Amino acid sequence: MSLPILTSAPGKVIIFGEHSAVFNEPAIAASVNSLRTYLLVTETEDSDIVELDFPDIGLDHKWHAKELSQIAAPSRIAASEHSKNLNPALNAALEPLLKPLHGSLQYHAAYCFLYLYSCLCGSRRGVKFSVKSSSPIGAGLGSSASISVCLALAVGKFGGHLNSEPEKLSKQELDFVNEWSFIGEKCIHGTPSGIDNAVATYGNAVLFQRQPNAETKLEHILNFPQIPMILTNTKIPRSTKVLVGGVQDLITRQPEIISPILKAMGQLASRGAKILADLNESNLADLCELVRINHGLLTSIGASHPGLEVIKSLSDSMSIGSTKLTGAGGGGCAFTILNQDASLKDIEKFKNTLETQYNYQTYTTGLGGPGCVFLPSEEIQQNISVIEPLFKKSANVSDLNAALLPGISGLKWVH
Ligand SMILES: Nc1ncnc2c1ncn2[C@@H]1O[C@H](COP(=O)(O)OP(=O)(O)O)[C@@H](O)[C@H]1O
Ligand SMILES: C[C@@](O)(CCOP(=O)(O)O)CC(=O)O
Ligand SMILES: [Mg+2]
Repeated sequence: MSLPILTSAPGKVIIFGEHSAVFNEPAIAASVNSLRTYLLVTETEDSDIVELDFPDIGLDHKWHAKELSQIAAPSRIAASEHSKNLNPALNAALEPLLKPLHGSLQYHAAYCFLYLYSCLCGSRRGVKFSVKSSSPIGAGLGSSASISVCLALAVGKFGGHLNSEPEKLSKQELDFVNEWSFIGEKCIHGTPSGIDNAVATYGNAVLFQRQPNAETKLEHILNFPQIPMILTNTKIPRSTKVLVGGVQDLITRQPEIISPILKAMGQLASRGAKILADLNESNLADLCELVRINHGLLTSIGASHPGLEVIKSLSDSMSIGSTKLTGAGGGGCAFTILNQDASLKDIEKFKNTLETQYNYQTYTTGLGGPGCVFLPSEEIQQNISVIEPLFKKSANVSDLNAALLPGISGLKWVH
C-alpha cells in the first residue's frame, strides 16, 4: 500500500480474569473508544532510513539500511511461518539493532516494532512511524496491545499483506492483525494471554479463553451493557511484564494454593458473562459481588498496590460501589461499579477526593466500540495539515481525540 498510512486501535478494561487469563482461564474485556493509540506512517526524505518517533515515551530513533540489512532473510521467513512464537534466530538478529535502547522503557516498543517490521515489510526503507496515544501508558488499559495492533495493521498494509476490500477490513484481515499483534504483545510483555490484542483488534467486548494448545476461544459480545462505573488511574507506574512474571514465580513456589485461586477467577469470569448478558437492576448487586471477590483474589496473588487499595477503601467507606483493579495491577487503574443508589453528590465527592487528595485521574467512560481502523491514503492527504501536527510531542491528548476519534471526528475511518 502507498504512504501515508494512519491506523488506530482502542485501549480496554478487563472486567474479570486478568492474570488468570494467562493460565487458560476465561476472561472478559471491553474496548474503550476514547482511549486510543494512533499510528501515522509517512515517507522520509532520506530513502535510506527507518525512523521511529514515539514522543509519548521519548523515543526518536533511526536505523540505517546498512544496520537493517543484517537481519537475514531466512530468519524473516521462519518468523512469518511461525507467527505464534517468537523466533530465536530473528531475536538474535535484532539484538544489535536494539542494543542502544537496552534497559530503557523504549526497548520493548522498539523491539515490537522491529520484529513486526522485519517479518512483514521485508526490505522497505525511507519510512517514518509516528505514534501518539490518548490512553495512559503502562496503566492497565492495554496501551501495549493497542500499539501492537496499530503496528500490525500498518505494517501488514505497508508490506502488502492486507489488500482486499478498501471499504471494510475482512474477517481474515482482522484475524491477521490479531495474530501479529499477539506477537507484538509477546515482544512487549513476554507471555500475554492474547485478550488485550483481541479486544483492540475486534473492538466491542470479548469473552476470551486461551486453550492449552495456544489456540484461543473467542466470543464477541456485541451489545455490551453500559455499566455505571468510574475508572481511576493512580498514575503509579508499573510494568505488565514484571507483574505477570511475579505471578508465574508465585505459582512455581505455591502451586497447590495459587492454581485454585486462578481457577476461581475463571469461574468469576464465566459467572460474570452470564450476568452481563442480561444486566438489569435486579442483578447489578450480583455483578458487584463478583467484582469484590475478583479484586480480593488479585490482591492475594500480589497484583494490588497500596495506591489501588486507597480507591477500594474509599468506595467501601462511602458505600458508593465495588472496586477492582484492572489490567496487570501493581499501580495503574481500578474501576468502581456504582451502586444503584449512589447519589450524584457522593459520586462527585468520591472523584474529587481521589483527584485532589491523591492526584489520581478519574474517567467516566463508555465501554465497547470500534476495534482497529485505518484511514485511506486520499483521506489522510486531504487532512494532512491537521493530522501531522497531532503527532508532535507538544500536541495534547484532547486535540488528538477531537481531530481523530472514530465516530466523533468526521474522518472516514475504515473498520
Ligand atoms: N503510545 C505509545 N508509544 C510508545 N510505546 C507505547 C505506547 N503505548 C504503549 N507502548 C509500549 O507499551 C508498554 C506498556 O505496556 P504494558 O506494561 O503492558 O502496560 P499497558 O498495556 O497496561 O499500558 C510501554 O512501555 C511501551 O513499550
Ligand atoms: C495481566 C494480564 O492479564 C493483562 C495485562 O493488561 P495490561 O498490560 O496491564 O493492560 C496479562 C494478559 O492477559 O496478557
Ligand atoms: Mg499491556
